[in-house]
This record gives sequence, structure tokens and C-alpha cells, in this order.
Amino acid sequence: MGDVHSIKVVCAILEQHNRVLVTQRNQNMAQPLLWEFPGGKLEPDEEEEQALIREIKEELQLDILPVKRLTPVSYALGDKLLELIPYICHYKAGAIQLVEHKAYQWAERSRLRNYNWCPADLPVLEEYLQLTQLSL
Ligand SMILES: Nc1nc2c([nH]c(=O)n2[C@H]2C[C@H](O)[C@@H](COP(=O)(O)OP(=O)(O)OP(=O)(O)O)O2)c(=O)[nH]1
Repeated sequence: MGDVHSIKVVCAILEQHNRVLVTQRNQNMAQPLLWEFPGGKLEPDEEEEQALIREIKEELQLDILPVKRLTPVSYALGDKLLELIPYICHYKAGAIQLVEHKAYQWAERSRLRNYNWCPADLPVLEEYLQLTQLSL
């Protein structure tokens, strides 16, 4: 934290009707064609929740409500250190329009492990599955 070389990225585990939104990065992005929880980089002086609301609006045209912060994951990406900060979020409004991504799916929890994820997302996914199992 506070490291000059670390890039903070917030991502949304967006729940609706017992499913979770997963998005596929496009060919031209970093980590092409891998699946992720949508989100993006924090801007200078931006709060995490604000950044997440902004990114999801920009990328998917959805309004969301961040409800619970999960454990950040640090991951070495080339010469940079990525800090991935996940939030469980609830859907508020809007219909998905893909602005940047190649594809999206509303996945059942039991199918989430089947996607070809960005590696930094794997610990996030495991924490989320564990949490949701405990709360069943
Ligand atoms: N959004 C998002 N990015 C992720 C996840 N996992 C993961 O490793 N990343 C990586 C991919 C990218 O290297 C970086 C996020 O960059 P980005 O390109 O999505 O963010 P951004 O829209 O703010 O970037 P930019 O194009 O404005 O530079 O974090 C994830 O679950 N969600």
C-alpha cells in the first residue's frame, strides 16, 4: 500500500437474481480474452467505491451499489504490482451495453470456476465462494 509502483484496480462482484456478472476482456486489452470482474484503475484522489461506480457506468452503462469490500489481492504484472480490490455489489439500474468488453455472462455461482480468469482474480473468486457458501 502506498507503493509508487502499485496500481490499484477496483472490481465488482455484481450480484443479481442469484447470479454474478463476469466479463471477458477484449483482444486489444491487457490480459486479452481472459475473464474478470469488471472494474478499472482508481484515478488520483478517488475513493474506491466512487471509482467502481464510475467504471461500471463507463464500461457497462449500469448503476451499481458497492456493499462489501473483500480482501485485496497483490499480483505482479510485468514490472508493476497490481493491487486488485474487490467489492460485492448490487445491481441498481440500467441495461448492459458492452463499451469495451468482448462478452459478458450472468453466471451461476457453481459455474464461476469454469471461466478462464485473470490470475489475480482467482483468490478473489475463492474468497467469494467461501463467503457465499457460509451464508447459505
Ligand atoms: N477491471 C479488472 N482488471 C483486472 C482484473 N483482474 C486483473 O488482473 N485486472 C488487471 C487487468 C489490467 O491490467 C488492469 C486493469 O486495467 P483496465 O484496463 O481494466 O482499467 P482501466 O479501464 O481503468 O484502464 P485504462 O484503459 O484507463 O488504462 O488490472 C479484474 O478482475 N478486473
